Amino acid sequence: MLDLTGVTAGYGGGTVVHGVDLTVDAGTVHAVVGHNGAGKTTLVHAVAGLLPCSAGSVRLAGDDLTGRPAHRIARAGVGLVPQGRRVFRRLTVAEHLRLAERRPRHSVPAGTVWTTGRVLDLLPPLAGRLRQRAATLSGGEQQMLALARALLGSPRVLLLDEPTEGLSPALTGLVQRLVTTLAEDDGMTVLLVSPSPGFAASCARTVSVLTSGRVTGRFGGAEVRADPGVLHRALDLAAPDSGALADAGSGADGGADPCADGGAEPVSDPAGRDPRSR
Ligand SMILES: Nc1ncnc2c1ncn2[C@@H]1O[C@H](COP(=O)(O)OP(=O)(O)OP(=O)(O)O)[C@@H](O)[C@H]1O
Repeated sequence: MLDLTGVTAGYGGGTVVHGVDLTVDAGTVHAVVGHNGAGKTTLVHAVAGLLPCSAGSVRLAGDDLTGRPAHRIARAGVGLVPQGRRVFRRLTVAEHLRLAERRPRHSVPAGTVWTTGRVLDLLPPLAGRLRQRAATLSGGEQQMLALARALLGSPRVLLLDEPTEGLSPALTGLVQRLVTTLAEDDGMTVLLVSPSPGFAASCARTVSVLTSGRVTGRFGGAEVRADPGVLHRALDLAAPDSGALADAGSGADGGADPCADGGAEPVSDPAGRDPRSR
């Protein structure tokens, strides 16, 4: 579904991402893990058209998106949940949803358009906070709002940039289940980047390791779930403890978000399933 071939990108003439090849099959999750500064966000921005590719190509279902401006890539069906969520602090949840809901320009099978009602069914905590300003939401709720906004474009591919940054282990688990639900039940194609091997292992079918802008390892989800140490070794990290998957993904830079989880009510499990049982 999403094919990156030799994607190369950077800033001001300097190259940060070097010749990345990567495929995300339809209805699956591909996670890219790497240390801070490895080039994860740069890669996501190159796919979304926020940064030009200096070489290589990005194809969506065979359609070459390379060189198109970001708004046209979005219209082709690429949704982005950016790092840091980027919600509008003064707007309410309802206002965010109203602004984001739109008829997709790309072809979407009948009955699969994401409406506000469908999004709120997936993310029930937002339904109780429609009149609340985004600034007053917890970190987890802001992450859900950012996800809701992206879904309302009915994307064919969802790009998630560090979706568990600053979240508690419980909310990280919720994000993990949401990602799994979207791929398995809704057929969403997901490319996510994260510094957390545990989070990546918990929900991806394929995990690529990005080191200094280059893919230096690729593993199957079953393989990394069977031996969580595989990714840690690939990243030169200390071996995970036995609870590594359970508290997956608070992120190497977690805790920096002043909104994180403050005042949040417990959130429901949208899927009620343990993705590790797959
Ligand atoms: N706008 C920019 N201008 C110049 N250099 C940049 C810019 N954004 C990022 N970089 C550099 O590109 C490199 C990769 O940054 P990037 O944000 O892609 O890494 P990352 O893997 O997403 O890191 P993190 O996990 O900390 O978000 C870093 O050296 C960073 O300083």
